[in-house]
Amino acid sequence: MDVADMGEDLKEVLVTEEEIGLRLDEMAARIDADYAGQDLLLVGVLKGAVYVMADLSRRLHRSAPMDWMAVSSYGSGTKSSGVVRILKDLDTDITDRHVLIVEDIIDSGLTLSWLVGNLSSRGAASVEIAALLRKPEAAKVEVDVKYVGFDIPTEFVVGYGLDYAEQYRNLPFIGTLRPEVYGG
Ligand SMILES: O=P(O)(O)OC[C@H]1O[C@H](OP(=O)(O)OP(=O)(O)O)[C@H](O)[C@@H]1O
Ligand code: HPA
Ligand SMILES: [Mg+2]
Repeated sequence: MDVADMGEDLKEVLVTEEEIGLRLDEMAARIDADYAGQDLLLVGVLKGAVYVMADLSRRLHRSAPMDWMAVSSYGSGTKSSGVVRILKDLDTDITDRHVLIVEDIIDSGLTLSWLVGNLSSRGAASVEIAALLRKPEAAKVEVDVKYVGFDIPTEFVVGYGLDYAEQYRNLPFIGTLRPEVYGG
């Protein structure tokens, strides 16, 4: 896809690159304070969380190992199937570890509610969530999120890791697509 096409497909920018950076500064400062003196393992959820993980983790004033899981509930569409599949599991044993799941978005909440249950059942000392975006009105299950970047409306968003059919992840901001793009 051409960069020009990417621009033409956009409806509006919801969160700018600068706003994301400032918010991540605040979230990182809180994480630093909350986990001071504790072991901390960051668990990123592929693929959407790669940008949040990279930009949040390098704002921490401590060393924090990271591991990754890949789960998929969306496939190539704009609706969660509700069925979460593990595509790649952790490399790390998380028994007695303080785990912070790093995510791009909580939409229906189905992915994270399943993931928190899955990781807790492995004997982690604690399991918390840091998510850049949350759609409060789209929640199908309540998820207890310790660190949230922005609450956004119930609209399909792309950019900063978020895709539509694998496109647009590399936009540096969060935007919405024109309905024609996904046949809406
Ligand atoms: O709250 P939910 O409704 O469950 O939606 C949130 C999840 O959906 C997206 O992942 P996706 O399955 O699209 O995989 P991806 O990160 O590889 O795009 C997103 O990255 C979250 O993991
Ligand atoms: O709004 C969204 N955009 C992209 N991927 C997603 N996965 C859940 N919600 C979204
Ligand atoms: Mg996706």
